[in-house]
Amino acid sequence: MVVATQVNPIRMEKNREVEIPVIDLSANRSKVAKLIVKACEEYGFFLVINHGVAHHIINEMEDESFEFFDKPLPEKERVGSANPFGYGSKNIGLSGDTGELEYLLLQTNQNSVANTSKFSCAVSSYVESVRELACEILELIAKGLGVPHSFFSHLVRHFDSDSLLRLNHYPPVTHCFHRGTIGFGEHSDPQILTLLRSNGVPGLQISLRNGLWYPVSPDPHAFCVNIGDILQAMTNERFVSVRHRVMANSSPNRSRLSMVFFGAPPPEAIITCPPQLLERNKPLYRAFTWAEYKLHTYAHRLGETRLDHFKIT
Ligand SMILES: C=C1C[C@]23C[C@@]1(O)CC[C@H]2[C@@]12CC[C@H](O)[C@@](C)(C(=O)O1)[C@H]2[C@@H]3C(=O)O
Ligand SMILES: O=C(O)CCC(=O)C(=O)O
Ligand SMILES: [Fe+2]
Repeated sequence: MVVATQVNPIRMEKNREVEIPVIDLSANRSKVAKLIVKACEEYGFFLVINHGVAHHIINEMEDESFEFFDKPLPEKERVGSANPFGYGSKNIGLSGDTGELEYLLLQTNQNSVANTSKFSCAVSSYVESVRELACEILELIAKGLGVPHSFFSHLVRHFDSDSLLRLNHYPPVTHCFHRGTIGFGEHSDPQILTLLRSNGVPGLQISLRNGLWYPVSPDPHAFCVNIGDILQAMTNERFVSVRHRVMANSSPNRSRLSMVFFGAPPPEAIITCPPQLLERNKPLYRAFTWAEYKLHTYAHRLGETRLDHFKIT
């Protein structure tokens, strides 16, 4: 006998004064699509649970990441220093930004099949599963917005998709720590959609339209989803890429680890808004390629509002 269980697809997570939507992806697709679109319009940020990424894939990626960051510095530096890909410590990007973290930034289309190390196997499985989740969310967004099913997702599924994986390690900052020390400075993500999974150590904060910062409670069973600049442009600002930051880790003895997938288009993809989203509104951005946007991004500081450069004035 099959017993139908009532699934409530949304609960609200109380974070100080703001309730961040937590969306259950196992619930009815049409309902979920509407809830996701609402969350994207109101916050540009939400959490997903029952996301279908296998626990063992997440756990293996987490174990391999800790194993990597536990290595002596010269060994970590052997992978190549972040330029922008590779291992980085304290320096973020190429324009002088700094933070209280070390990280590994990886291109997802460069993970050679020939490399069969435990680490690269964990990366391949993780990236494959999380890319699938990102595409499923983008297809739900397309459904909720009434645009063709694969309008956004085909860019991230594309063979030449420029998606990235970033592993961020925030060791406890105990000496000279004061409230307000930054782990990773304020910014929006340039890509289409970001999926972030962290261990149980807090630090992530989002900035909402009122300009205040709200902490996001860490939930190792959920993925944080945030809208990137490209989706802001492709929705003609119906969605806004959420600004976020990470406070330095003040826990006495636990590191924060975040594993962040940035779903991006192929370099030559042309970024425009679909006609269904324009109706009587004028397009706010000129058409541009992801390659153009990336070049502009990397020439600027972390906290800059890079999309302004592509606005039609
Ligand atoms: C200072 C910078 C680091 C960054 C490239 C940039 O010039 C501006 C955007 C930064 C950012 C933020 C989101 C991601 O973590 C990231 C990988 C990205 O695509 O844009 C980083 C870049 C980086 O660390 O290389
Ligand atoms: O580490 C985190 O929690 C967020 C990091 C982040 O925003 C990024 O890597 O772009
Ligand atoms: Fe980010």
